[in-house]
Amino acid sequence: MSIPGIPGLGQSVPVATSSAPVTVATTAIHELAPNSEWRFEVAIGQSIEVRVLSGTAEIFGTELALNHTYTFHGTKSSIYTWHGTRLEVTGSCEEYIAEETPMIAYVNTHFALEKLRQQAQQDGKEGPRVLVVGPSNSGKTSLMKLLTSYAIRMGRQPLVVNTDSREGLLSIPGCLTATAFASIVDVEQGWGSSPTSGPSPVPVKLPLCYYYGLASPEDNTKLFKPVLTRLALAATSRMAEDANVKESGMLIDTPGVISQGKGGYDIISHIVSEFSVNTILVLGSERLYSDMQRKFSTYRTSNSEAITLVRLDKSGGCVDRDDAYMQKSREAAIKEYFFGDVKRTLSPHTQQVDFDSLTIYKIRESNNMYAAFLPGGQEEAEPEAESLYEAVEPTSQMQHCLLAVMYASLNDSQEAIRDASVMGFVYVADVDDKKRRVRLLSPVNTRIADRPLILGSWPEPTMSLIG
Ligand SMILES: Nc1ncnc2c1ncn2[C@@H]1O[C@H](COP(=O)(O)OP(=O)(O)OP(=O)(O)O)[C@@H](O)[C@H]1O
Repeated sequence: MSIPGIPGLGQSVPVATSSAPVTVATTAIHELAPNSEWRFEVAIGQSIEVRVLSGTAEIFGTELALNHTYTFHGTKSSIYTWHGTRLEVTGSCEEYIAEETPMIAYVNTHFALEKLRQQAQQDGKEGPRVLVVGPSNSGKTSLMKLLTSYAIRMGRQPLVVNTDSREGLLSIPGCLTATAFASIVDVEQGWGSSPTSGPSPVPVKLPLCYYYGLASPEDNTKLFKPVLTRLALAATSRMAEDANVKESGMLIDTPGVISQGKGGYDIISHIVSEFSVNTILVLGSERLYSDMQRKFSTYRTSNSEAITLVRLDKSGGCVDRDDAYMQKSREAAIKEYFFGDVKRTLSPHTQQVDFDSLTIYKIRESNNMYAAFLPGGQEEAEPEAESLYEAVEPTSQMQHCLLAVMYASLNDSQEAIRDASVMGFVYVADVDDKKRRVRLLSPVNTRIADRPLILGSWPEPTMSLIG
């Protein structure tokens, strides 16, 4: 089947405000003292070029090459130096230099994980399974990138797991993924590129990808949990296939919303048990740390291991990203999925398909949050076992939506379709109710009528991709 997996949609990191940034134009040279960080914001639609003239510099753990020109589009990021560096920056961005960073604690965390990996190597066991929790915008993903990059620099191949459907990791948002990282993180693209039909300067990574299709785990825990369980199964067998991945262990990113209290903690427990998590890194919240301590102090994994809890400070560089910006960033990711980026242009294909030849399942948005609003917090009576998806015909409301093409067959049960991995996505360009035909955009020319398609509410309908 030729739909490319999930083309590389390294999520560009959006802009937000920071303390008293200064706008830079044209070319500027920055001298950074050892252990300092140059933080910058490039507005969406703009770009800057950065060259390291001397010294050493890294972006979330990935070392930058000397004299190579890096281009950053619409992003918010930072360049850190351990030994001092000279940077040449061309273009317009907001920027400042910070001397206080939590890098020492972060790198110590990396070395502690490295010790566990060495131990795992000696004992022929699994390396650490590390969960990163913390409120939204506390720097979880940035810490994940840093720990991944440092592990790669030591020759490891960590399995990087994303349980946050709001933002994709080498995938369209809405997916939950696990990816073994053997080669460097592409700093210009966020996480890097993944399979497309075009060439890539940085080796492509192949994510294991499952579709949840809603923004928050709490939108439908009855769907989120089994999809997560399926992902954990796939991740565990990926570890078993390869000694290096097994020893390197897992790094698991989470949505900020599950760090906010009761319902979310239940999801944290689910992730901990499904992925046999034995290390939890808590970013930037005393309260969450103490709640996690209470919850997991006596907990033992399936191998009777205790959980190590580590509290880490949030970086002062973290910024809140507003909804409008995040939406633009998702739209850019979707556009890139079909059309590629400045480095690689892709040629998507449009096809007209009859209503009757499509099998579309719409995700039911379970109202399991509803019980919380019943008088006295009483539990809602357990509803009749409700199907996960509702079979639907195309309607004009589906215009500009994405449909996930599942690696399943049309007569599979709904559970089998839910547990199937994602083959790719198609975009609904147009629905003609009268002629009962749909115009679909797909990354390549392929027959999709013999696969079930899933319609979720996440990512939300996007802008028009074709005229
Ligand atoms: N040291 C830093 N300097 C500059 N920007 C940073 C720094 N650390 C993080 N950021 C930026 O702050 C924003 C939030 O960080 P990040 O995405 O890592 O947080 P998160 O906790 O994963 O967020 P979410 O909960 O929304 O997934 C991002 O745009 C990121 O690039």
